[in-house]
This record gives sequence, C-alpha cells and structure tokens, in this order.
Amino acid sequence: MTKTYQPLRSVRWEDDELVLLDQTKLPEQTEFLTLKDVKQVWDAIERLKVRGAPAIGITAAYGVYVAVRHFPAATAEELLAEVKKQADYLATSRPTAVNLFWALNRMVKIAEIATAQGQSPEAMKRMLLVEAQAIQAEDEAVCRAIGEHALTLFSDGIGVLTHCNAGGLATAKYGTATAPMYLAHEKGWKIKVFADETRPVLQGARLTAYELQQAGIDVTLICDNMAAKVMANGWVQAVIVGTDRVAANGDVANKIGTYGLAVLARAHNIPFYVAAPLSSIDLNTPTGKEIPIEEREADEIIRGMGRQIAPNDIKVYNPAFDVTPHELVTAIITEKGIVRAPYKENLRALFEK
Ligand SMILES: CSC[C@@H](O)[C@@H](O)C(=O)COP(=O)(O)O
Repeated sequence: MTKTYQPLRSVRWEDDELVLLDQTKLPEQTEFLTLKDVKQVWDAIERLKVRGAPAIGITAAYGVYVAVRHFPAATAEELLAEVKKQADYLATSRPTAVNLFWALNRMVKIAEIATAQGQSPEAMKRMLLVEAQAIQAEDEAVCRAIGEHALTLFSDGIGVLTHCNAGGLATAKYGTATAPMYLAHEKGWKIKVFADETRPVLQGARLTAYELQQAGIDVTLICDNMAAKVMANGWVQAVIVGTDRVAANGDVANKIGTYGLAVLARAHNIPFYVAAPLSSIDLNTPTGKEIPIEEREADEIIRGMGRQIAPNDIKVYNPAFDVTPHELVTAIITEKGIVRAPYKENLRALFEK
C-alpha cells in the first residue's frame, strides 16, 4: 500500500506573517512562533528555533522582507541600501550553512533588479516577498528531485543510517537526506532507518526520529557511539547525510560527528552519500579547510539534556560541524543528478548544465 507523505512545515508565510515551528521544543511541544521583526528572526536562527541549512536560508529570505516591509523609503535606492544593511545583519546569525548567504544574496539581487528597473519602494517590497516565497517553493521541488535521484541508489529492504536532521523540518518539504526515505515509503518499500541521536543538541533524537516516526517509517534511534556496532551487525547498506556546505573540491561540512561516520562507513565498506541541493554547494570555497566552523557555547554540553551533566566551568570544546574529506564521499546527490569523483570538475559542471 502506498502512503502519502504528510509534511511538517517548519517555516510558513501565513496571514502576512512569518511563522516558525519552534524546533527547540520538539518533540515534547508543537509550538509556533510569529516573528514580528528582524531581531526576532536573527535570534530564531541563532538559537536553533529554526535550523538545517535550507530552512535557515528560507527564514532569512523572509527575514529581509520582515525587516524592510515598514521601512519608509522615499526612493528605491534608499530601500536597496536598507535591504543590504539588513541582509548583512542576518548574515551574522550563523556562519557555516552557505544557504544562508545564498538566500540573502538572492534577496539583495532582487532589490538591485527592482532599483535598476526604476520600481517604486512599495513594488520592490512586493518583489522581495515573492522572491522569498519562490526560494521556499523551489526548495520543495529540489528536495523531491534529490529524493528521486537518491532512490536509484536504494532498494527495497535496505538499511540506512543517517545523522542529525536533514529532514522535512530542515527544508521546505521532504528534507534532503530523508527525501529518498519518504519516497521509498510512498512506494511501499520496506526501508529501515537508523537515526544517530546526534550529540550535543540531539537533532537526530528530537527531530529525525520524531518526523520519521510520524510518517510511519521504520526508524530505530541509536546513540552516536553505537553506529560502528550497527554497521558491524550488517544492518546498514548505506549512510546518507545532509550538508551545510560542500566546498569546490567535494569536502563536506555537516553536523559534528559526520566525519567519524564516514570513516566508519569506509571501514565497513558501506557507501557514504551526501544529499546536497545546489544552494549548499559553494564553489567559492576551494576546500573544507576554508569553511568557517561554528563553535557554540559550553552550556549546550554542560546542561544539554535538561539537567546539569558536567561540572560548572569545565573546559569545553563544542564545534557544531566537522568536515568530511571528499575521499570518503561515495557520491553527492543533487537535484541535477548524482555526482561522483573527481568532484572538482564534476561539481563545477553541475552549474554549467
Ligand atoms: C538539509 S539540512 C542539512 C544540514 O543543515 C544538517 O545536516 C545539519 O547539520 C544541521 O545542523 P543544525 O546545527 O541543526 O542547523
């Protein structure tokens, strides 16, 4: 029997307001936030109320509109300057996911086009909202296309391991790494997913386990340090993860722990796939070494599980992401198809298609 995927919408433009599902409250509470100003949008991104590279980009795009919608500009040039200022501000919310900068650039570009066309400030505001909505709608189609390509690498009965949440909550719909899981499920395939809990913020436990369970997909939650055992048991035929940024040489930044998983996959001869929309591929960053890696506060670890689990003032190292060298990546699955090594040439060619 085929099942239709019921999306969890993490970002919505509703009744002329930006509404977010507060991901920090899941799975205990389903709470929606209406964001009234750009500071609230910045905070929501920084505090992980909205997270996941594509969802961050979509939110920031709406954030630009929210920031300027009531700005009393007399001319298009004046409004353009404000758009640039607010985009620069939103760009400081998180450093690693390139989708944030990609989406903000698109918003600035629309404002530049409106200015060059001699549009009024009010017309420019309307164009900004339409662009943010287009970014969201495109992401849904992109995720579905990634899912269709990724599905060609899967088969009925497959066991798949994933890390963090590259799911519907992190995108407009379907997710990236989860898209083939939803499509396999729709086809009636039996797919077994193992979700790493993903320390320290537990996106795997709180979000991936939750959204796959809601969709009726067979998902088993494991602690991060159990992945090797699950692989050794022979339960996993593919690892698939999302990404925050793919460098021009194919190095992949993703949630901390991804690199370790790629090493384990190689040791067990299991393919390691990265699902990446073109908006996450950054040809301007030559290698993983140049990708800025966010470091977050110690409290995420010391008091991360709702109670104190380490001594106060303990020295903590808390990078939110790591970089998987391209040599460990079996393939990168994009909306335009599946890319394999040599990544430098093949990723560049994608943008010329
Ligand atoms: C499709 S989401 C891809 C990545 O953004 C995801 O895997 C990830 O690392 C998210 O990190 P987060 O810190 O929760 O924003």
